[in-house]
Amino acid sequence: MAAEIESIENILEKHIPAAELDEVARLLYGKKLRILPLPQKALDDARQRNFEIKAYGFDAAKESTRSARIVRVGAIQNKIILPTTAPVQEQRESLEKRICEIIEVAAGCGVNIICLQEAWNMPFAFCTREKQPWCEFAETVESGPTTALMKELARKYNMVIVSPILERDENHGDILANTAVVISNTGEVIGKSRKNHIPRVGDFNESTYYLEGDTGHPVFQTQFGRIAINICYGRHHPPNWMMYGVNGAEIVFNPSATVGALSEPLWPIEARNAAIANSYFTCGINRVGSEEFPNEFTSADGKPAHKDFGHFYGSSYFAGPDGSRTPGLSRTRDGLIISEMDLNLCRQVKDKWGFRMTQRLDLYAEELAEAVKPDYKPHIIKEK
Ligand SMILES: NC(=O)NCCC(=O)O
Repeated sequence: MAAEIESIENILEKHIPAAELDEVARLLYGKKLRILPLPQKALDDARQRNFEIKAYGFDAAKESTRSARIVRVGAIQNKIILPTTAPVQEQRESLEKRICEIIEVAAGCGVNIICLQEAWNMPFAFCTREKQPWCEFAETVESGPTTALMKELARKYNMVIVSPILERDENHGDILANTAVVISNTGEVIGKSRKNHIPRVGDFNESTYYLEGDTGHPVFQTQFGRIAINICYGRHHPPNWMMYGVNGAEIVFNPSATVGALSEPLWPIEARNAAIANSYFTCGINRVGSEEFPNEFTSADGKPAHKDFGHFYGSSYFAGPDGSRTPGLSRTRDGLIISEMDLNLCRQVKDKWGFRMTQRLDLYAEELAEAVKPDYKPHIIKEK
């Protein structure tokens, strides 16, 4: 098999003449973002711990009546560490150890809010449709071991942590959910947001494990800004993104697990488009590596059964409300991407483009209320 491409940016830098590279980058990525200088210790630690680190600044115009609202936001993408046949607890602990060492570096870079990838403390085993041992990775939001650890880190580093896990809801019949836990920088759980749209595509057989989320589109008011979480497959649904904006989000994370053959052409577009359409910042986060499972499964496409999912292509990135975006992290390596952003940019872009003013929620609400009725007929006007 051919080696995976490291990143599209590396290829552009290698092949586009220097004189044209800036203009190509502007056309592809929008306004040039500031490269954020990071402490030498953070760079050294990242090298020693074998992960990539990149940091950018999204600036806003200076205002005379509001002070700038500068916040540093981070996202982590990572591989699993142990084989999927290792005991559940050992797999989880190995990932916790890895994430602790990356979060420590993020703290050294002054990160205020960090988000991890979807179901970060386990392999993405939902392709197998087998219940054991994967259901054993599930834990309660308030008192599970992962939340306990994240609370400790949040308090220690004065950092808001978004921790997407497989949730076990003991208060509602032990059901499972795909859930992001939002932990305040004080170390307390602020709340949770469940995945609204559950995929039934290719190897993503998640409906075997959990149902569509019932938490709606919550926005969490943190000390550093208003954040929301649109988990993975929800990024294909523009109204899902829209509702976080309606509820006042300033930064929406999209913690994901997705593979190249399925979704890579969509990846750079969706979170970026959502940032533009909703006048907020977005951050797409995808895991890296490939994960092999003990038993074969099929993709229900007539092709032979197989034991692995394919390549999770990483490429985590941030996008701003003005359409600018950062380069992506590597397609193959663990990484930490940091953005310093002035949240005032959200309102400045709303004032400039007026997307929130000109959107027709009333019209959509009225028409959608009709469209969901069983006797609805699509509004098609036929040629006479
Ligand atoms: N994790 C997840 O929802 N993956 C579905 C595939 C995709 O949305 O790219």
